[in-house]
Amino acid sequence: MKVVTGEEMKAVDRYAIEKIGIDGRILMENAGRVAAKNIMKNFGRQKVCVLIGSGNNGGDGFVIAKVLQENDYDVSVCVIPERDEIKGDAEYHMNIYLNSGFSFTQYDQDVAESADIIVDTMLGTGIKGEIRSPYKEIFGELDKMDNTIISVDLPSGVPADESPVPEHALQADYTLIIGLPKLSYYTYPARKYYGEAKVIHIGLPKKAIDETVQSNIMLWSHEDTKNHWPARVDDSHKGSHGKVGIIAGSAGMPGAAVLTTSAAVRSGAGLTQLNTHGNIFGSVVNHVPEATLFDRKDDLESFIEGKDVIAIGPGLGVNGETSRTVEYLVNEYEGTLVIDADGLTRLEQLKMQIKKRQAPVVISPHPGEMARLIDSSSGEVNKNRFRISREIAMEYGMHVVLKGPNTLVATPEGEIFINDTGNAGLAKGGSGDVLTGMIAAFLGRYDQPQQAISSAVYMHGFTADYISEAGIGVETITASDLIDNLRHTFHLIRN
Ligand SMILES: NC(=O)C1=CN([C@@H]2O[C@H](COP(=O)(O)OP(=O)(O)OC[C@H]3O[C@@H](n4cnc5c(N)ncnc54)[C@H](O)[C@@H]3O)[C@@H](O)[C@H]2O)[C@@H](O)CC1
Ligand SMILES: [K+]
Repeated sequence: MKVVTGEEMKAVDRYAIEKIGIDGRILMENAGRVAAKNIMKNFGRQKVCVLIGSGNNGGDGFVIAKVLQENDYDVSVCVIPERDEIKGDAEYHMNIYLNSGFSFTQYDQDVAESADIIVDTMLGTGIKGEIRSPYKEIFGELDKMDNTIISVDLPSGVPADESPVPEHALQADYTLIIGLPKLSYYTYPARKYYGEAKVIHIGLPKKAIDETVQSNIMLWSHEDTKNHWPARVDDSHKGSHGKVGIIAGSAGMPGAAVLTTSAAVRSGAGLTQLNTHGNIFGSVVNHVPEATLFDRKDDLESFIEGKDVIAIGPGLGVNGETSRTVEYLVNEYEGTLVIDADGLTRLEQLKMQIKKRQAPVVISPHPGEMARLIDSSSGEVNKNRFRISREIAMEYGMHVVLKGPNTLVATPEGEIFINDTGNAGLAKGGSGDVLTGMIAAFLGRYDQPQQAISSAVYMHGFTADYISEAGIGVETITASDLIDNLRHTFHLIRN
């Protein structure tokens, strides 16, 4: 599913109206009707107050209020602007609302406060700049009330794109996003304003979306993961599922090697070989007897031979040897290369060589590692995640997995696939190592790198969600729990 900015959403609407010939007023009727149905279905018969702004978001509000009242709901409608400021499609639906025998008043704090549910149709994708009066004061009043706030399309004041949230924005409990998910839903802190969110479909023609949305930002969904899941045929042998090499761990950091390797083994890699410090062979064998071992001091040339995928980085330490090994792999190894953690330092000097490589390169930085790569701060990276991950992916000609809530997978062609699984249980040491092992194994099993990477990222988060839904607190989820539960989540996806 494509993810859009406000401008892109407007272009879709315009195409649907001008080129396909669907009247905008019908789209608004659909939006309001579907939103009202959702409210009736999920919130039961409670007292509702619909707050209406001057734009088309407010137009949706008139339709919602009409449908709820036709279904005998107790509804009050408060309009924020003067009546003659309501124009176009919104005015059309205001007139239908009035002609149907329903009424509204100007905004009144007491009326809003007396409702169980506030339906927020004040501001949508059309906002510009800081929020002006009287909206900002109204948001302040609503914030102090304890009724449930359901925003339509966007929590009022929150932009649809990646730009910063204005000082005043409404904190919603639920948001019914119209048509297509908006970029800000996958951007922090904007995401927090949405509360629980859901996309509602209003009959936008697929053609209008395909013809207008050029940015290629998409959500990688459960269905995408399921539909691209590779079959494991009965007559396959261990070589059919990818020969994976992992270069990880050091005398002081054996855990990283164990986690990355076990994750690869559990993710279905045909053969997994770990290249690590000889001193930690014992602990690796105890935890992952399935992997074969390669002593770091031996010749790297024999390690790379025959491998479909090599992942390097977790627990190596930032040192000359790590950098030299990464450089060697970029230049000499002809298979798919995954670079994570300590392997990511000084990557900039290898830009031209990475660009020249035939086989894919994947990097999986967290915001701090990305900041180091582009000489910036994690704060800046977080504010511009979409732009930065795309730029780096295209500049180096590689796949970038920018980790964090809603991990992004950017491709060398400039597409971005957003992940929407996972929880705070993943914000812990070790979970990145597990992801690296999973990505490496998935790359060995899929033909198409983006599908492999996005599916690995999806399953990593989905497994954390699965554990937490089983009643285990996110604080206690460990990286090893993720690996142990892959057997269950793989089973769920496959069936
Ligand atoms: N045909 C369409 O275009 C459809 C539009 N829909 C709805 O229309 C919305 C977009 O409509 P609009 O483009 O009219 O935008 P809005 O409904 O967001 O309203 C924009 C208006 O808000 C005011 N405003 C803007 N910035 C402000 C600020 N910083 N402080 C205070 N007031 C400000 C201005 O008066 C501006 O005219 C969508 O979010 C969606 O809810 C849906 O009904 C589907 C169909
Ligand atoms: K809104």
